[in-house]
Amino acid sequence: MARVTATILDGKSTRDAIFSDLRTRVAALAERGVTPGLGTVLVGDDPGSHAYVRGKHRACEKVGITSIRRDLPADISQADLEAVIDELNADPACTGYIVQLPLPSHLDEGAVLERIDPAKDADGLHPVSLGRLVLGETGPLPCTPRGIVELLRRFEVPIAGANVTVVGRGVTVGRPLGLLLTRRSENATVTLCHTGTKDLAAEVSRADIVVAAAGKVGLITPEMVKPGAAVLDVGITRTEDGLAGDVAAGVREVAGHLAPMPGGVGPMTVAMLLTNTVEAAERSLAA
Ligand SMILES: Nc1nc2c(c(=O)[nH]1)N[C@@H](CN(C=O)c1ccc(C(=O)N[C@@H](CCC(=O)O)C(=O)O)cc1)CN2
Repeated sequence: MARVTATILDGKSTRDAIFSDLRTRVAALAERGVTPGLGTVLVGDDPGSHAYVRGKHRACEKVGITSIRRDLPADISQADLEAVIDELNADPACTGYIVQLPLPSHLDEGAVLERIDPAKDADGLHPVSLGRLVLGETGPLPCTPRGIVELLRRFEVPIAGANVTVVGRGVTVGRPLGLLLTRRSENATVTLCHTGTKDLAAEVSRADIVVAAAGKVGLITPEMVKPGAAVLDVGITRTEDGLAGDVAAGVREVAGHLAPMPGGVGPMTVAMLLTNTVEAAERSLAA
């Protein structure tokens, strides 16, 4: 008998469809004299961070967004980095920007994020943006959580009423995803697991949707997953054998839907960054 495998939540084709829509919106903005400009601030030589930033600039080119790049040395001081942030805050060509994370450990990440002008926060990670998310107000949403919700919606995976187990409480994925999924518009019930969770397998096994964002290779095994559940792999670990996700290979045979790594949630992160950038420009016109 043929084995049944999960429907793939294809982030690449979904990203391409979103880019196509954004191209039209950017052209409409241009007709009204507005050109969105996305800036990136990259500190140090981490090859992964460099690759992500390159990907963001390539994406801007595809969609027609102007991009601005600030690559800075790994040993930059907090004061010099904050001076670059102040420059971007003042630059009218830069309508939104991001600081690529993680920053080298000698830098105060929280202070850097807080210094970004909230009106230019393309990543939705400024405390004001996160506060708006808590309050249910309009504003930029963190890109990976927004990409996860968008991917589920486009593949018609039911979210309302679903039990969602999120594994990982990081500030870019797990925590804001919990807030996003519990808004009235999503209406999911969320369990947020972390290193203090007593019985991870039990929390995963009762979930209709599992989001693995712990950065631990193969953490989610087939035995843990409820047959037919949607599983989204957000973990990326660089190993000697290449990139590895948090979800073990055999999960594909148990899950109903799978967002694999690579090719699932990652491409959606960039699509949502550009969406945030275009939406901010549209909001500025409306205002
Ligand atoms: N300021 C931010 N920093 C970081 C974020 C973020 O949203 N804002 N998220 C991640 C990195 N990231 C974007 O910045 C990102 C991660 C992964 C992907 C991606 O497309 N991954 C590929 C596979 C990985 C690869 O090929 O190297 C995939 O899943 O198919 C894009 C963006 C941390 N930092």
